[in-house]
Amino acid sequence: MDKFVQLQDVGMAFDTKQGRFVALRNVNLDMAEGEFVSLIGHSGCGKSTVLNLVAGLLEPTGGVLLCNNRQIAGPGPDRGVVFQNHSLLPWLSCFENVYLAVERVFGAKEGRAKLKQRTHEAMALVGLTHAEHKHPHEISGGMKQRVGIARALAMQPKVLLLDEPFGALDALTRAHLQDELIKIVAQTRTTTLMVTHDVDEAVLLSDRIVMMTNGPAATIGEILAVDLPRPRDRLALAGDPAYHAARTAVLEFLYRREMRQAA
Ligand SMILES: Nc1ncnc2c1ncn2[C@@H]1O[C@H](COP(=O)(O)OP(=O)(O)OP(=O)(O)O)[C@@H](O)[C@H]1O
Repeated sequence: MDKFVQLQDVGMAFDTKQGRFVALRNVNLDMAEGEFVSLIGHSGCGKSTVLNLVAGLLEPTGGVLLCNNRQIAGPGPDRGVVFQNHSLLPWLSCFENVYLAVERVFGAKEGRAKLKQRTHEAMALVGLTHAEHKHPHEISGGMKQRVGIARALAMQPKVLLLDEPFGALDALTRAHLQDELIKIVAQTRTTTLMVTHDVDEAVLLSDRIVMMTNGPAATIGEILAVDLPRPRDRLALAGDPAYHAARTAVLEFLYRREMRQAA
């Protein structure tokens, strides 16, 4: 397997008022180019911390992270991040929100026409051409998330990092956006790391599911390869024993091996 993203013995400790808090220890993970990997685990185990380390928003206190054989030393346009709360600028239209990111990455080399073309293409990729002129308050939560995905993809990142991108959406909208994401990553072949709480979402979208142990000092407990053919269709998978086997394996891990008392 080629190693496009590498986490080598990564550890993360935070200094808090109560002292040092070890969130992660010995996290080792290689992702191949074009691979879709989900991170799943109980609340507070350190999923977002792993994602933020790959994004370069945090610096590890142990180990090293590499992207395309280069050490990750801060955020960069090769890694596009989408958070649960879209984080769009409310005073800009959807088009302008995406354009801003495009300009930041390509503005030094390309003229306005080309930058606009890139922005239109990204909006089309998420099916939002008709809403380009709208402002964030004029569109639904699902549409905002799609703008966030368009903004990340418009930068043509080598790696797409999704932190519970559909967590705040209703079940039907979430299903719809999952189906769209399946198509988008099939089209763009972007290497993707997604944090999720949703077992079905993880099985439907992933090539591999990384299951994390409970914190503190969380680490990778098991990794499940999801050997379901692509393109995947949620209705067809509903009757597929392999789908149910994968789902059961994740549930077993979460609720038998890593049982957690409700807070
Ligand atoms: N900046 C910080 N300072 C101190 N502790 C932190 C900091 N960031 C995260 N933590 C702690 O590290 C642990 C992992 O947090 P993280 O947000 O990565 O978990 P998570 O699995 O993404 O949680 P959730 O599923 O609830 O979003 C938690 O115990 C959290 O309180």
